[in-house]
Amino acid sequence: MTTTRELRQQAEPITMLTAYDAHTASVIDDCGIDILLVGDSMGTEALGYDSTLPVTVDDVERHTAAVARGSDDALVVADMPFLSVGVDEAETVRNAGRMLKEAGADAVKLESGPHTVEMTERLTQLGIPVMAHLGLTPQHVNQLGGYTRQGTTEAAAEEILSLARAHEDAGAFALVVEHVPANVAAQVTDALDIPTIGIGAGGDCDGQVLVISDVLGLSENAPPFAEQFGDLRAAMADAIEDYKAAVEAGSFPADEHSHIEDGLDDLG
Ligand SMILES: Nc1nc(=O)c2c([nH]1)NC[C@@H]1CN(c3ccc(C(=O)N[C@@H](CCC(=O)O)C(=O)O)cc3)CN21
Ligand SMILES: CC(C)C(=O)C(=O)O
Ligand SMILES: [Mg+2]
Repeated sequence: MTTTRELRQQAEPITMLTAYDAHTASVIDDCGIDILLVGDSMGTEALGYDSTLPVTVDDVERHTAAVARGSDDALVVADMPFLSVGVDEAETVRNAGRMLKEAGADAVKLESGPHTVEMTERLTQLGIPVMAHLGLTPQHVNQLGGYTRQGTTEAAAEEILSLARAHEDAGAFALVVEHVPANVAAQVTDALDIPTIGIGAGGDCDGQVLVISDVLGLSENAPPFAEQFGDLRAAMADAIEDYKAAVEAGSFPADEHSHIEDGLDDLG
């Protein structure tokens, strides 16, 4: 298994993708992706909500356990959902601890801010590795007024840089930087020893992350910074239409899918 320490020493960019279920985790893991993030993006991508806000600790725990069971090598990171951390220290530790103790995660990710510096230090001291997350933090959508680019003024960019340093000092092992100008992400990357993992943050981070349904071409509303590397929606529709047509035409099930038991032809 990849460890959080090995990540820092890797020469090639770090690769990270989200996964919410065991089959997908197993395919991603077999492809040699370094980190599986059980994102709270499961809210929109697996659970049918309009945002990530309704996702619960139980949801993330259950999906993290599925991803951990489905993968062998990748580091599994559980994304702590809205209001599950930062409200109260004991509750934060309990919620984050469940991901490692019950679900088999290797680390947790917290959407970071001034309120998560102490919490990051506490969790790290207790043996729970923390991935920080700055820039666009979608759990703040109600204050941001949309999923807009962050760090676009000097003051905002300085704030991200200073919070990045504070989370590194607090013990975070990596930092996700989301939807910020590439030159801001590059300076954050230069300023830190821990790896940065960008999403919509340009090519100068130490690694990249995307949401798996965007990569596969399964989502209906991928963000502008995502690249659709496949067309899984079309591939799924082809298979499903073929199945429907075969059932309607009577060609499925065929003899090879059926079994006749001798002596059972005169029931009733
Ligand atoms: N499928 C998926 N992919 C993601 O990358 C993702 C999620 N879901 N859910 C959680 C967050 C939300 N993210 C998003 C979602 C939308 C935009 C987006 O469309 N931004 C536009 C419009 C901003 C606005 O005015 O509201 C932009 O130009 O920045 C960006 C990031 C990234 N994360
Ligand atoms: C986009 C990534 C970083 C995330 O937080 C998620 O998928 O929930
Ligand atoms: Mg998330």
